[in-house]
Amino acid sequence: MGTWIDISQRLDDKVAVWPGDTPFSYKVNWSKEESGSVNVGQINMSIHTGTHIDAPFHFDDDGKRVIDLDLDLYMGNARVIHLPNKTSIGVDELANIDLQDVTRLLIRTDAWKDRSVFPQTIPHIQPELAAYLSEHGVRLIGLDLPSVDPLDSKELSAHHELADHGIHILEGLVLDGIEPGNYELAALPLPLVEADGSPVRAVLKKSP
Ligand SMILES: N[C@@H](CC(=O)c1ccccc1NC=O)C(=O)O
Repeated sequence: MGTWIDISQRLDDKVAVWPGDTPFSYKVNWSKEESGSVNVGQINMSIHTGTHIDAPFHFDDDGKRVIDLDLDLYMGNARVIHLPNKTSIGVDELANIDLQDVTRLLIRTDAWKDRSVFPQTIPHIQPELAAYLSEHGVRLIGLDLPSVDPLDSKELSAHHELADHGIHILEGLVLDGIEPGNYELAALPLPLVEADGSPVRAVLKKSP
């Protein structure tokens, strides 16, 4: 039996946050001393901190919220591919990769080196890749980066094109040292009814 590999960022006050967004905090809000029985914690964080999924409502006021998302997207077979040293990722970068039977595609770029600092630039997904991926049956794209678009993008063309082609987004993975190949993935969002995304605990297990 293979073991599950944690591909999630740790959540503590060292985790990098989108510039200007809510810092991560955890505190014991009601201590054992006060309550007489238990420590009761409270977290305060942006949904877009650490390893998380984006719901379409993040970039589309009429888009689906987390509770509306199909859980099958976030559990099942996944392919990890390694594309280091790219400025962007499009059809050309994937030309040599066989995507047959790939529903969940995780791209290891290695571009976010120090995860305690928010990156200055990242390789972005070319919006044209969305149609290509959907033709091959991909329904989920995951990256070791905080966004699929350039960090200064306001149009978020890749987010929109992916959503328009039924492809969902998983961001902020930790894929350091993960060999390309076939895995089982679990990265379930919380049952947040109104939210634009959710933190996830993402794990991989090598497929036989
Ligand atoms: N769209 C980006 C996130 C994003 O744009 C963002 C996330 C948190 C706080 C601010 C953000 N964007 C613009 O100010 C993404 O989820 O890939």
